Amino acid sequence: MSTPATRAGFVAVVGAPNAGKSTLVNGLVGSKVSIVSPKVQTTRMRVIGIAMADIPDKGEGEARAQVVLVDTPGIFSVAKRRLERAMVAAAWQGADDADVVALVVDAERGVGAETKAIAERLKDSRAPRFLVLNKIDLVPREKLLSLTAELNAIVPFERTFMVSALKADGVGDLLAAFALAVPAGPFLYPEDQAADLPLRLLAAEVTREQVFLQLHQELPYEAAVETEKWEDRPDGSVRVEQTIHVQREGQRAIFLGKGGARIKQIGARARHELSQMLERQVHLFLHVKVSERWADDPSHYRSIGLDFKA
Ligand SMILES: Nc1nc2c(ncn2[C@@H]2O[C@H](COP(=O)(O)OP(=O)(O)OP(=O)(O)O)[C@@H](O)[C@H]2O)c(=O)[nH]1
Repeated sequence: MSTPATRAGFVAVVGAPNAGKSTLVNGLVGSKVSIVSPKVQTTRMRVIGIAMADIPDKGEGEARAQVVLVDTPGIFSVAKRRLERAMVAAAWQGADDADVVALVVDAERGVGAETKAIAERLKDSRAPRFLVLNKIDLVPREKLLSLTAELNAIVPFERTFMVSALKADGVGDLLAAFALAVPAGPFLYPEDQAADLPLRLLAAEVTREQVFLQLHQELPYEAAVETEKWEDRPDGSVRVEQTIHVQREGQRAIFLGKGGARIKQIGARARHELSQMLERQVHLFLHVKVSERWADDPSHYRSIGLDFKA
């Protein structure tokens, strides 16, 4: 028996805010990876989902594919600081370097200014373009056909998929198509990490959201959250250690609050949120560290999920 062949590659998931990208990524991966929220533009950092798929292969047994999904929030942000500029650039670079670019469109909303702008930008992308019309549970079929024509008139798409990410309708077919579209080759991430990495990023994102909710008047964009340790315990719980990197001692004091009250509250809410998402007990430990140049050092971007290619 021959060893099963493997395929692996990157799929950049782009689309206007609220198109359903996070819901789709979660559906493809089969677990809750990124934060799904009705709020516009909740995710500031890149969230990676890794979907594994089996491909029936004629004659030679099965092939397995690792589809690394790159969510690209930040395409629309106004970038002033270096880290923010890096994020916008990384978002577009994700689209340009990927093996496939999937444009997700909210079929109910149709082609808004943002979707149009992205489609225009995709003219320059060398990667094959897939059009994913999402939320088909909300619209009649004729509308889907005219929408397909409208978008293909802006930029031609190699394939069009009609899905409901929410109802998991058509998501399996889309994953199978991604699996065949990524090149033959070894997996990009070890399978054990494939499971862990998005969770580490998720955990960092949950804490960052709490920081944002509780300190947004004061300094959220100055801080970055990094999950440094992720340890699955035999009793089913998980121990998570995170560092909140701030730039100045004064900011550290704000984070800590009187007698550490603030950081405790951030930690308690993040732990609660994370426990609910993971459906398991979470022990969360937060450290606040002054890392003055942290945000300017690109070698750190990878650890918060910005740089997905080694
Ligand atoms: N009816 C319906 N609603 C959907 C579908 N997919 C996503 N939604 C909803 O659309 C809203 C936005 O979905 P998200 O997955 O957060 O969208 P997003 O593109 O990741 O949004 P940003 O993070 O803001 O860029 C949520 O309320 C989802 O529940 C779908 O197939 N059908």
